[in-house]
Amino acid sequence: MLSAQEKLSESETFDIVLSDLRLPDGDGIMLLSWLKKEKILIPVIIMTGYGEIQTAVSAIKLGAFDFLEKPINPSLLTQKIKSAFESVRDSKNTATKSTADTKSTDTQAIKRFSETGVKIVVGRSTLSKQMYSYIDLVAPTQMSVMIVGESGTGKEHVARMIHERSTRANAPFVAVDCGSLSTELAPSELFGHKKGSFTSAIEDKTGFFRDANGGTLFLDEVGNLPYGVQMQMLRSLQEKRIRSIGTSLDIDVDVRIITATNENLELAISEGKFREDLYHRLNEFMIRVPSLRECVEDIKLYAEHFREEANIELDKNVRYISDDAMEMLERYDWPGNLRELRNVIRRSVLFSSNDEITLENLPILTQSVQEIDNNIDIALFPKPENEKEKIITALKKTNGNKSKAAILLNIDRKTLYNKIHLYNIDL
Ligand SMILES: Nc1ncnc2c1ncn2[C@@H]1O[C@H](COP(=O)(O)OP(=O)(O)OP(=O)(O)O)[C@@H](O)[C@H]1O
Repeated sequence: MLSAQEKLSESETFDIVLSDLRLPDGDGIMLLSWLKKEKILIPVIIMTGYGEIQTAVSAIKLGAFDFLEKPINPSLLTQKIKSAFESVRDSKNTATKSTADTKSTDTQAIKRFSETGVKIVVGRSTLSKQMYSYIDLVAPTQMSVMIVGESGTGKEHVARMIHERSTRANAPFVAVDCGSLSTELAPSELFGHKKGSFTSAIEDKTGFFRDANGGTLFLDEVGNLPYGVQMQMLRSLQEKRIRSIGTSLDIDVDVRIITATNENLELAISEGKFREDLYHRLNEFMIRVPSLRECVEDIKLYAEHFREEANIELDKNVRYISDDAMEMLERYDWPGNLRELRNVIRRSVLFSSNDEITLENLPILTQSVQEIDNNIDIALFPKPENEKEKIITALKKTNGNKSKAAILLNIDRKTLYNKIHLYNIDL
């Protein structure tokens, strides 16, 4: 029997290579290197066994189109072959478009700038490293990724990272909070509308799908996607076409979908709130973002990063976190994960009177809520009571400085803006 290399060297042409990772006379990685050396441009799908994730990462870096875990699911295989052919066709059509190189894996680097200019921390704990290896593995593919994890773990960051390390990095990343889509307006927000197609359609709207064309559409809190729009979403993803409201023409769109959720979508499916077919379409690859309490080794890294960030934002110069304060940070449970850690550090930077964060600056972690000095007990988290009054008090205490007021309230500045708007608070 001829080896794969021998077959591929013959004059016969092939449209696709499906290769096992382990071959009788070598492995899929050797085959990929050989194809690259010989400049044979055929899409390759590598089939891997359970737990061969690192090798699959190498395969993707060497230019494999995709990988598939064994046992092989025939419908998934058909779908991947179809995508491979479509991608060959697209690259022929846009021969001038650069096929961006996959960026190098560097899970050792402590910080790097994302393309949005925001500094991010790359955790070093075992679970974090595993998550980054999955990100590197899936980013260069066209797979739909579902990011799951508790609230505040950094799911949106992960979504941006996937986009930035994909071949779509130079195209738009459009983030949509599905919780803010109303049943009535969701179709128009997502797929656009033509001026005059309904009363409030005062001008043409492109919609998020077209805004993200060529790039990534990130659907945050996807469990909140109104049921009425789920079928339309599934059809658009399958057919790669959308139809704006008030038009009769389908438009081709090329978007990669990344979703995030902190709820159990299987439960939502069993309760009839989420379509199972859409769930499978969105969940071609799942990434779980670990909670902070599972990554205690990373807490120091994040705490120091948030301290530096707060110094810049609040014009302070807090240079250290004392050993006992750090110990307390590492012992705490962090139900609100990174978002809560960030808020706690920003508060302690604000309240610190010298250049060090000490245990006394961490009242929220060291005392019961009742014991906390009344002056600063206006945090909305974890007790979201009397919100409006607390917001007004915080704004008065900080002379209207919203950054500082948000810290007193223990919420994000964006959340504060939303609440000021919600309660119609005059500034
Ligand atoms: N790797 C990181 N480096 C630095 N800051 C981070 C990182 N990941 C997340 N953060 C910060 O933690 C906070 C929470 O992150 P993010 O909003 O991405 O979480 P989330 O899981 O999407 O939250 P939710 O479930 O509420 O939507 C944000 O302030 C973000 O800036």
